[in-house]
Amino acid sequence: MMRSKLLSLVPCATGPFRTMSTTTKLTTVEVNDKTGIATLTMNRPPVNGLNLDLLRDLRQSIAEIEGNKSRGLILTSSNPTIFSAGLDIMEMYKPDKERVRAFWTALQDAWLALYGSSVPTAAAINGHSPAGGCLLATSCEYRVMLPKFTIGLNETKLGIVAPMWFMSSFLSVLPRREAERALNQGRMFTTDEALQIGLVDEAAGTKEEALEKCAQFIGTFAKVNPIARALTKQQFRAAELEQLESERAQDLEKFLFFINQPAVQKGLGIYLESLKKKAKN
Ligand SMILES: CC/C=C\C/C=C\CCCC/C=C/C(=O)SCCNC(=O)CCNC(=O)[C@H](O)C(C)(C)COP(=O)(O)OP(=O)(O)OC[C@H]1O[C@@H](n2cnc3c(N)ncnc32)[C@H](O)[C@@H]1OP(=O)(O)O
Repeated sequence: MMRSKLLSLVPCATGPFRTMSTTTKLTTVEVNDKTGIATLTMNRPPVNGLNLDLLRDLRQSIAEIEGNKSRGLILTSSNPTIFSAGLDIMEMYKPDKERVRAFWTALQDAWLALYGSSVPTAAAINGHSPAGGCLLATSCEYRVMLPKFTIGLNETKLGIVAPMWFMSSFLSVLPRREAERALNQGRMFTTDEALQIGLVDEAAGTKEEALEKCAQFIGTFAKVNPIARALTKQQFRAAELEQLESERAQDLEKFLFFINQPAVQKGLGIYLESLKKKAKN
């Protein structure tokens, strides 16, 4: 994919300064040359639905951030009210055989890249973050969320099942008892509830403040040996990463089998209809 490089002046909490910015249609990477921190912004209107292209783009941007020696990665959204609406249901509803395989593989790749990233990661959750959106946020090491939005793994409410590795990200943030209950209920947490339970680490009043708090978190590693930090993180996350690496073919087949069940297709169709009806009103 062609990626246009440009230098831009952007305002930020500590004043305007130069950032190196790489833009594709679906994500933007901006590296602050003072802090060395990269901000990875999802930009797929209307709701940052995670389709094949956005997932591939995300993975490519994560690789780019690791390759350019950034000091950390902040994941956020260009949409002022939605971090990500999760997986694009259109990829799973009446799917094309080859595309849906590529889609799930791209999701596995994006998760492995983000959860296993060698750089410190934080999510500035500047909008709603259901299901796959919550997966992205909980794959990061730190979360700052804006008020009056919701976050959670709501899969059971859609009649689908979050795979083990979705649960792994959730479990790396929440105690097992809380995670199990929330997943079984398909519970969406408000910002206040998420803060109280520990699903997010901090609340912020504005996106700028959220980005600043994420940068402060990444700054806590300034005096830590980066190789020791990266290896320690990888040791913590190795079991979950290896599990998906070793079972990704079976995971794909399981997904395809599940998603092609008539009852699942019917449920997704009804859910899509309800979303579209709501959007019209
Ligand atoms: C054993 C197990 C083995 C294998 C696994 C098996 C199964 C697979 C599991 C897969 C796990 C799934 C993870 C997911 O992420 S599923 C997606 C879940 N997402 C949601 O439920 C969110 C739905 N959306 C919303 O709640 C709202 O849209 C949102 C995000 C709060 C924003 O609200 P609002 O600003 O009011 O915007 P609208 O609702 O009006 O939406 C605008 C527009 O976008 C369409 N849309 C919204 N979300 C999605 C989506 N996720 N996918 C596709 N399209 C979406 C919506 O229909 C509107 O479209 P329109 O054309 O009418 O403009």
